Amino acid sequence: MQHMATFFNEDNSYVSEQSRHKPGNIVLYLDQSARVIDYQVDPDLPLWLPKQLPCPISQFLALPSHTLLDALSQQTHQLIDLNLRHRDAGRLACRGWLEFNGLDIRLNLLDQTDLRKQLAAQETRLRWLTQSHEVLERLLYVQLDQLELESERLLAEICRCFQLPAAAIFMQDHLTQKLQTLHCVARELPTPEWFDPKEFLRISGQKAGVRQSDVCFWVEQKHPTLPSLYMVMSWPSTQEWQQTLQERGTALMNLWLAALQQRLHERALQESERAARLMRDQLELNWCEFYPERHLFSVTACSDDPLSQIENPKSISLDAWWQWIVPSQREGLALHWQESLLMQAPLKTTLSLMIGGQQVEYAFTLNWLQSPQGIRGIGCLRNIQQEIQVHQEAEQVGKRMSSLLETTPALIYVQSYEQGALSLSYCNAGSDHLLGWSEEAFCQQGLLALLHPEDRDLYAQRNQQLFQNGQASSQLRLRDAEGEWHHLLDEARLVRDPLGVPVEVVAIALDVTDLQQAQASARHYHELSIRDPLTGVNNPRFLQQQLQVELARAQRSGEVFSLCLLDLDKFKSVNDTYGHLIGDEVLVGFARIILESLRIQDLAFRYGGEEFVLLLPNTELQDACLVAERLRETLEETAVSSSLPDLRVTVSIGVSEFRMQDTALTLMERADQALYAAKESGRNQVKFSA
Ligand SMILES: Nc1nc2c(ncn2[C@@H]2O[C@H](COP(=O)(O)OP(=O)(O)OP(=O)(O)O)[C@@H](O)[C@H]2O)c(=O)[nH]1
Repeated sequence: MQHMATFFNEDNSYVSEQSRHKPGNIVLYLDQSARVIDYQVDPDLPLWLPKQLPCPISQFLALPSHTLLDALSQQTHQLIDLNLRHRDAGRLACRGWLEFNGLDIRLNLLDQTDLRKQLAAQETRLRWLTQSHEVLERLLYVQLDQLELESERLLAEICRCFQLPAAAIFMQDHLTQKLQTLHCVARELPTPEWFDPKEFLRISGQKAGVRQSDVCFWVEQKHPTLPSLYMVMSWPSTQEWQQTLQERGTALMNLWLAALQQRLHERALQESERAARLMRDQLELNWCEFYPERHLFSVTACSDDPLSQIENPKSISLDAWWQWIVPSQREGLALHWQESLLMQAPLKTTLSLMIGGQQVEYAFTLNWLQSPQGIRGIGCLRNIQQEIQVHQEAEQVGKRMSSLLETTPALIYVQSYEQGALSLSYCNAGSDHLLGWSEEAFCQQGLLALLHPEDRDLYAQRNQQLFQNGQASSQLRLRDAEGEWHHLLDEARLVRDPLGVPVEVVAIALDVTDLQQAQASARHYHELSIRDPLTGVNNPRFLQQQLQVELARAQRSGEVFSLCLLDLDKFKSVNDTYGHLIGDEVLVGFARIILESLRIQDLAFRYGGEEFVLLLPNTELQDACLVAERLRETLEETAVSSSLPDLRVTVSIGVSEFRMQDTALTLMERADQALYAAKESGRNQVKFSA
């Protein structure tokens, strides 16, 4: 019998003659009646073999094969799947090639029983995976944000339940497309920062006995906001895996859900605790709870409060809490406390606590609540340390201010501004010191009633200025309790509220009556010292002063000025004819004419007897002569004595103009020379010194 030299490998490729005896190979030789006339079989295969040959092919088969019968009758080469009889009533799943060569028929087969089993297992596994995928996907979608919290426990549980070597959850970054390990639980496996699925399987395979062909389970989660999430689980293929999954899968999912819910609950609690802390901190409040039955007092302090320094403030005994209170307050507080607890009435008090060696003040309130756990006090410890300090400082400032207000020699008053009108609302003792009015009497009467009638306009101006500029200075006269007028120097400020609306006027007034009088008498004495008592024009002493001033100014600025020397003509005869009194009247009348005819900057002096001097600043000789001439003419035509209206007098005038090298004397001398010339020339005329 000739044996053909072609055999198959398990992937149906031909193999060489030499390798035909490889494990699992079966070769059956048939005749035209489909009887097996010979065979070659791997001795390790548990194949049923006939005792006598030839025997019908049907005896080799565990199940009838129509394909084989058709192929034999039609004599067609083809690939055939057959179930051969197992030695122990089972069957061997074989795949092989049917070949016809003349009268020889050969069937080359390969036992694929294990491979088939594997394929079937894979199919079932994949079916389950599809279902699990859906379950997990739903679960992951709902709880995606919570996944991280529980994933480690979940993965550990997955590994335990399914006896897996490794399980991991990954997230895919949309930008880099890389997978980032969220969590990886695997026996002794490193957790790579970035995950390469193949690498993961390779490593996990090495470390935990997973083969590349093992099932790898992916759950891809497309979340609208988060990056894609993957879950990969791998496990060795075992006979029991499906059963294990079915039994434990649901329980596992429930477990995970429950864990997540628990976690959610805890997180909600944490969140509310955080929110409460935030609120406490913002309100700067410390909360406390008191459990009388458990003899417990707990404090939850805001972050900045000294109370937060106390270690473990959540669980202190009432006795420990009591030690914080300064000893002097304990007895009183204990009484209050008991009473409040008995009556279940709120307790409100201030407390001084010793914290870190320092005394800190608190406003303390405690309210009582009935709860299923018994009665409970809920309270608040508000730190009032700063408030007390501010209060104390304000009190001190207040004391200082009021003592200042009482002792100051000034009148300080406040006018409220309401409905467009100012009314006195406060004054200090200055009303009494300065004006003899009691504070009440002063405020009742008001400023306007006490104001000097002539100062009403000034007061209106002061108010106008106040509302325009926010401040005003004025000098007003106010009537005192005895009817005397006092000059008050008044400095007022307008006070506006934060919106800019005027609220009140605060003013301080000093009595300057004495100063006024002193100024008036000083003015009077000054007048006396520079005036000629008869005529009212300036005296010779003032002439000497002013001449020096003018000379200095002219020499400094180069600006000229002129001087006129006036002498009444034949005044002696006036005296002699009408008497000295008429002579005086003439002098007074002449002085009046001079004053009326001069400019504001010109100065007139009585130089002696019937002689007068005019000092004309910024006036050249020519203009000075015109002034003198006009004066001369006016005098000639004007009655100078009221007693003798027809009496006329004349005047001779000498004029000189400033020269750079002049002294008072030289200037006067030149004017005198000119006057002399005027007299000499017949009087009643003006002459100047060239
Ligand atoms: N009534 C009065 N006469 C005075 C005053 N001071 C001086 N006299 C007089 O004025 C006169 C000046 O006269 P005289 O100096 O001689 O010059 P006159 O008579 O004016 O003649 P001429 O200057 O040359 O025009 C004297 O009789 C003085 O007594 C005064 O204050 N009052």
